[in-house]
Amino acid sequence: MKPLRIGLAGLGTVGVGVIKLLRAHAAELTARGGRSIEVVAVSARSRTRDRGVSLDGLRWYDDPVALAQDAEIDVAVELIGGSEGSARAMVEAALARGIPVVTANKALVALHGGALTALASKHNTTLFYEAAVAGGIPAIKLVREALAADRLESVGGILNGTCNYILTEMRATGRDFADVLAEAQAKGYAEAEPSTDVDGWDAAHKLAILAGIAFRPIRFDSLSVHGIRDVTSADLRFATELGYRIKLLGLARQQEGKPLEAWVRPCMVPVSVPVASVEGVFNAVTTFGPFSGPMTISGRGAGEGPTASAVVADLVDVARGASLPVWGVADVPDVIDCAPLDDVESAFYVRLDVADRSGTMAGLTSVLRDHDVSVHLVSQHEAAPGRAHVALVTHRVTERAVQEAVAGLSALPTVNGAPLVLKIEDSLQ
Ligand SMILES: NC(=O)C1=CN([C@@H]2O[C@H](COP(=O)(O)OP(=O)(O)OC[C@H]3O[C@@H](n4cnc5c(N)ncnc54)[C@H](OP(=O)(O)O)[C@@H]3O)[C@@H](O)[C@H]2O)C=CC1
Ligand SMILES: N[C@@H](CCO)C(=O)O
Repeated sequence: MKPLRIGLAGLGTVGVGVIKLLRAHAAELTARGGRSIEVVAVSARSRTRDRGVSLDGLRWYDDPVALAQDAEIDVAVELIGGSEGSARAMVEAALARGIPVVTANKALVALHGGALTALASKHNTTLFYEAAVAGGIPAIKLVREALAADRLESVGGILNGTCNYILTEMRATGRDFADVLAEAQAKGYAEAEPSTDVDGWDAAHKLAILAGIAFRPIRFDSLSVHGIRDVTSADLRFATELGYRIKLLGLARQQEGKPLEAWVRPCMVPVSVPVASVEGVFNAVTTFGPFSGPMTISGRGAGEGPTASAVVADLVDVARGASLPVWGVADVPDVIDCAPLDDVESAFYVRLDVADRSGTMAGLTSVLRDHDVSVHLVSQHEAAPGRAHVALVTHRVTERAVQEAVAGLSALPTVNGAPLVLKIEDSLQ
């Protein structure tokens, strides 16, 4: 068999990892793919940067679109990043000429996956993106192939390692968000501009991709997205006391006859469920289907090695000649909106900073009574002289009811600052 010739755009963390892995495991990959897999052409911004791997003998392109049009490549690998610009133009150029594309670009697939898949289908080729969700964890293969027989009711999990690391450190050390974020930035676990991670957008990209495979493509803007900036060390202490862990979860759920619900938000999860014990930079993907039951896989969601492993696994599929349509042989369904969450019922955790004097609790409970929000548990700790943190766990209520009650609580003169509301996600197994 002729070698599978790769045009590789992006020679950063993942791109260099792919070159190293292809060289380190060349013999096994040839055996598994049935042909050798060789990088023949590359593109990046700087031609002179030392990347720690030899680029001798590889054709160089300043323009990734020109790389995608190189007649001597069989597959284009896009490891540039970003939902627009060069990355998108390169992927479109490769698919339009009918060659497969492998990408790790979650922003691109989350925002344009439906259109790119349709383009691939039109030109009788395939877009592969295993590395775009949870790095080294085979999340896409799990949902698209291993669970292809089931009609999943939920899919999601811990989809951002930076947030999981920060929450894990906050719990272990009692330090606050800003302090742990600064340390994570110094260690290189968090970006200098952390918003994509800590405000939930990276997890939302991954969730949109998973939901698209498990259910059907969703309009990214219809996702409800909240990050972890408002979670304090006091919340992590309350969680431990009440038998929970706080995790940034991204979850999509569609039960029989109900609309698709999908969100990213910090949640309280019971300590007994598998995702509760996934700590540090690790990610976890959890599914539930009526036939397959509950399933959770965890591992490294980022980094040179794990992400390169997922990219190269896609290249082995290409070498084997796999085409892997997601929704059917040809037609890509239209994008749908996720349902509003107002009527979704759950138990909630509400944490307030209050004046620690008589009558405060009576004021809180009268507001909850007026909004028909029933309390399941209450806990209180001194926050500062004359001030207390109060944690309430509600019985199941709608999102609308709890948000309206919390607006009423915020207006009380005894309540300082904004209360924090966390969903108690007790449906995972
Ligand atoms: N890092 C990780 O752990 C993970 C990354 N991903 C995804 O993988 C992709 C790559 O990430 P990562 O390797 O970390 O990114 P890096 O920032 O490390 O590397 C990006 C590369 O793209 C090149 N590049 C940027 N703009 C252009 C352009 N216009 N034309 C040609 N090349 C360009 C850069 O060139 P130069 O080096 O010359 O500046 C660089 O080599 C992203 O989509 C990311 O979301 C997914 C999972 C995990
Ligand atoms: N920034 C991501 C890794 C890339 O997907 C994370 O923290 O998980």
